[in-house]
Amino acid sequence: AIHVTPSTLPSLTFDFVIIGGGPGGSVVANRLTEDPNVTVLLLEAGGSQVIASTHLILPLFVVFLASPSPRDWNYSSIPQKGLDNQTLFVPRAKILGGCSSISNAHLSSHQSPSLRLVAMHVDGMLYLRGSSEDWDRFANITGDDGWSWEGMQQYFFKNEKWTPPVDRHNTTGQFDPNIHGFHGINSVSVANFPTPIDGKVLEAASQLGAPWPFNLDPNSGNHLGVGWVPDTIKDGTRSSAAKSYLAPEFVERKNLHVLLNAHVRKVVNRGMDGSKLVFGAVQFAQADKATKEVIISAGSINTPQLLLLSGIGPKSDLNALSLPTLLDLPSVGANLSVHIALYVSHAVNSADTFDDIIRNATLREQFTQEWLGNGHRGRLADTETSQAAFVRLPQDADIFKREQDPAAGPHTGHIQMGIYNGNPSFGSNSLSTGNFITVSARLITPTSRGSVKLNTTDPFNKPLIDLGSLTSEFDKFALREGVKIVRGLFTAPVWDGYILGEVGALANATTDEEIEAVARTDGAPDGHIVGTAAMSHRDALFGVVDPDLKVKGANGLRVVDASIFVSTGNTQVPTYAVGERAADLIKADWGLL
Ligand SMILES: Cc1cc2nc3c(=O)[nH]c(=O)nc-3n(C[C@H](O)[C@H](O)[C@H](O)COP(=O)(O)OP(=O)(O)OC[C@H]3O[C@@H](n4cnc5c(N)ncnc54)[C@H](O)[C@@H]3O)c2cc1C
Repeated sequence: AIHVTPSTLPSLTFDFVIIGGGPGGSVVANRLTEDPNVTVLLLEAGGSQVIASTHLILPLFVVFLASPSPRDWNYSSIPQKGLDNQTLFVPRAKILGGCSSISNAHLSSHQSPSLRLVAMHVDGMLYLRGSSEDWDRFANITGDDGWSWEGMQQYFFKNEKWTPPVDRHNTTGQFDPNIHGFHGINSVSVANFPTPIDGKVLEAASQLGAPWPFNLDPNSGNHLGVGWVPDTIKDGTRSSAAKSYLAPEFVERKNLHVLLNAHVRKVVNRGMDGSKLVFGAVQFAQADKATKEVIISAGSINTPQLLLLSGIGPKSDLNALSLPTLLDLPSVGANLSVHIALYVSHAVNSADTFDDIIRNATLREQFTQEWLGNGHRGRLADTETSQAAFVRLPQDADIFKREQDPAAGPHTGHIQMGIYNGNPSFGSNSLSTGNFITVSARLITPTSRGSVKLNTTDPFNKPLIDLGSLTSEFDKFALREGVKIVRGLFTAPVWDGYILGEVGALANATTDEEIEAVARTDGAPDGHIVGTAAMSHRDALFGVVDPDLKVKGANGLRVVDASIFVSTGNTQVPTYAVGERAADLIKADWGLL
């Protein structure tokens, strides 16, 4: 059941208490309660999207979501050294389903001189598992083969429910059915509505050859090349963790209780078991005891914040705030990694783009009515991008003479490109008239690192967030080369007569210095924040959780969310898959399998 006040809970004791209802926490809550004898309390600080706006379900309207609102934690970064000391808005959903309920947006209408609302256009709802080499490296680092590409296949399948696009077009050649799951929980489909650039992009790739081979399916483990990208969309609406893993058929289980508006302040231990500290309770409005385990799934910003508030983190930082150190784990809040993008936009000789829909409220309303009356079909049934490309920097790139390649292997891209039939209008690229095609150059192997630290000991105070973006030489080099690679796509003959010319802040940037200057002003870190409670080998001297996701030095406390990994790809699918494996690990530990 869903509760809005603790007074309706049947008990204050549950087998498992899960903190946070995003892709990590929702999966674990769902899977553990498959056994009717297991009781779970899921505590979510935000409300439920059922009462929220159509923006949360209409795929194209992702563009309006990542801005300050009551359904967001409304965080901002500290001044960013690599980005001309700008302070950036850092969207983090405070709503059931977590960031999968808002995932994605670009921002244009809320600019303020003191807080830059960056272009958070992160390919909303894109279903991407990452490269196989990424997962295999993860298995190597953690010493647990279960985290390898092969090991994780069963969990991708448990998560995914392949769904035909709402327009029921023939999808042959748009994905490889052999590698997708048809019986999972989260709905996934390819583009629901054709756009005039789909064919042109594929034609350009074929005219150019390398580095643009057609890739039938970027979810095969090898994501290099250009092709169709599926989205977590069901019948023309967003399929979030709230709408899938916490759908009515699951939350109505008698043993699953979801409490909304429950902001957890800290996790509480109940003594030692041998050399391990045993956790078994959380504090929010009142203390709820978990007899078996507490699972933190509060996301990459709030999970380290919660650990620190609970006395788990770098001793020196905790001492400085006069917090007692229960577990001295220097990696808590460190190692923050986030992708960063620049957007290359060209004016086009066509009126058939999404620009007018985004700019014109009357037109939006008209399309919304059509979408409502026409079985969720039409332009609003898709996000702004149906195709993408993954490309590597050239092997002989100058940077590799000085620095090691951060990609996990030769089949892992450095740059991800989202291809948009319009201009997502953000930053100084914001354009009020005209029609466009935009391609993002997103650096997905950044070596820059940031951090999350406590500002004060008050759990309701916002943490200090340093995204760290563009502070490494590699990142500056790779992002600027990414822009050049994107421009290369537009040298294909197919664009003749369609492309009118590059526009926006990058249009006049030709030298390396000029592109880097635009990167500093317009570079847009995205929502793929990871790594702040990193998983490491059991014997490692760094890291926050062991390969079974238990906090190092603790029993009864695990972290299951995007903070435990670093990935070269979109992060929602890896988080769902981590949640699926976590549920199996927990069940195995408690004899529930
Ligand atoms: C704007 C944006 C766009 C994105 N777009 C994409 C995309 O297109 N594709 C993709 O693959 N990934 C995308 N991502 C990333 C993806 O959504 C996240 O990686 C994923 O949601 C992470 O899931 P999570 O469970 O780790 O955390 P979250 O989704 O952040 O969920 C954490 C939940 O915990 C709750 N919580 C936090 N603290 C507390 C507390 N103290 N007490 C109780 N509850 C608490 C939060 O309210 C939230 O509901 C995007 C992220 C953002 C922010």
